[in-house]
Amino acid sequence: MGMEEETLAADGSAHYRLRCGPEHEGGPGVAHGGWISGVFVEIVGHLAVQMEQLAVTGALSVTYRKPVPINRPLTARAWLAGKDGGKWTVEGSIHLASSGTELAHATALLVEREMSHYTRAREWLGREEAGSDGTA
Ligand SMILES: CCCCCCCC(=O)SCCNC(=O)CCNC(=O)[C@H](O)C(C)(C)COP(=O)(O)OP(=O)(O)OC[C@H]1O[C@@H](n2cnc3c(N)ncnc32)[C@H](O)[C@@H]1OP(=O)(O)O
Repeated sequence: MGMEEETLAADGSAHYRLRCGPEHEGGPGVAHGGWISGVFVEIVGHLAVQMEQLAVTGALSVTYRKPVPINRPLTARAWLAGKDGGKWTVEGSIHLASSGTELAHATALLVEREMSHYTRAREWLGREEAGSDGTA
């Protein structure tokens, strides 16, 4: 996703240096919105990994404030904004490194899971495909 460096702050937030390569260009000179959302999924998910908790993204809301330039130094950060049982609210932001201006912001809901999440997903897929007559 173009991450170049990751630093963990004492308050638990994660800070990144990154840049968007030309392969993720969505318009002349600017990043595709899917790349921006992908960066957020990565950094909010990684925050849970750093806290040694498996969690998956249940919802992600992205506000695209300014076009994100390709081939420019960017910074990003992710931080825990709240916790309600096994549900975490994690926020993230992407900034132009030179000015610090926020270009995009995200709020994500992470849901804690056990490793059995992936076994259940495979089992669910098996049932789903077994029930399909292939005409869908
Ligand atoms: C190493 C780098 C890190 C990279 C990290 C990458 C992370 C990812 O990409 S994850 C991939 C994308 N996400 C997924 O594939 C998840 C797919 N979805 C799922 O598996 C399920 O819908 C899942 C687990 C999110 C929720 O399943 P569900 O059966 O609802 O879980 P459940 O335990 O019943 O719900 C937990 C709580 O979350 C709430 N919740 C779940 N989804 C949502 C949602 N979208 N919005 C609001 N609330 C939600 C439920 O209402 C419930 O609330 P409460 O405890 O108050 O009743």
